[in-house]
Amino acid sequence: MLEIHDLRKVYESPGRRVEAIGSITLSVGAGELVCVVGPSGCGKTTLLRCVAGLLPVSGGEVRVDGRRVTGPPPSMAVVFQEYGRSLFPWMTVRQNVELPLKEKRLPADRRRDLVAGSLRAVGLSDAADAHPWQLSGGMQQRVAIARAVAYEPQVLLMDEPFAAVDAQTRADLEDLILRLWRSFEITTLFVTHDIDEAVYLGRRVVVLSSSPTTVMEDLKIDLPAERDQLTTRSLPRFGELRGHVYRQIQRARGHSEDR
Ligand SMILES: Nc1ncnc2c1ncn2[C@@H]1O[C@H](COP(=O)(O)OP(=O)(O)OP(=O)(O)O)[C@@H](O)[C@H]1O
Repeated sequence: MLEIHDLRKVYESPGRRVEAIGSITLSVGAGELVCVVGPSGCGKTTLLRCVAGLLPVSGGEVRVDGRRVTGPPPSMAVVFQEYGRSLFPWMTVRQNVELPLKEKRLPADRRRDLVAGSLRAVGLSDAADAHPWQLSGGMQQRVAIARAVAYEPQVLLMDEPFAAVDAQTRADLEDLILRLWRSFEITTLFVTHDIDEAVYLGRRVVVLSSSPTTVMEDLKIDLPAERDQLTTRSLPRFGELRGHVYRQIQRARGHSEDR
């Protein structure tokens, strides 16, 4: 569904050249949930923005369902970390969720069904007429997730979506993502700096090196498919996988410090 082939990205401005992404090749199959982790500043956000067609690539290509990405593809939805900036404060929750569906030119009754279904799925039916600023941070991020799900994307991109919420809300949102992912079978690429979160959510975890970034490892997460915050995180295998990814990231950081 999503193919990233030899993707390269260099930021160039007068007097400054940053080779953010050396070369990344990776693919995500239909209905798969893949997490991407890497040391700070390794280019995770850059990768996601290139994949979303929000940044021009310097080389290589991204394909969604075989079609080359040259700008934001209509089949993709993105959830960013800064939910505060991604929702329109003057619109209600319902209007925020509905907006991209209007841009997709869906008929009114279909829009109504999708908005109601996605707000129900994230447990926010009662907040449909509230404005984002009347909601907690976790609820606002659920609105952003509902908006992405209502859009029925072929590919969902998430850029550290839970970095700004407290630990308990974060655990709830992680489980929400797993539930939605199971019921809607959306192909998902999830970027996080949190190793535990990556191992808990991902069916695969892709570990990136430091800039100029490449894929250090593409690790299959062989934990039971049914995941639960308490049971899964207490499995010895969870600890082994987390330790392995942690060591890989330390190794990546060590390399960059040697340079
Ligand atoms: N607009 C830009 N212009 C120039 N350089 C940039 C720009 N955006 C990012 N960079 C550089 O590209 C590299 C990768 O940045 P990016 O934000 O993608 O990393 P990240 O892995 O998402 O970081 P973090 O984990 O800290 O969120 C960094 O060296 C950064 O300074």
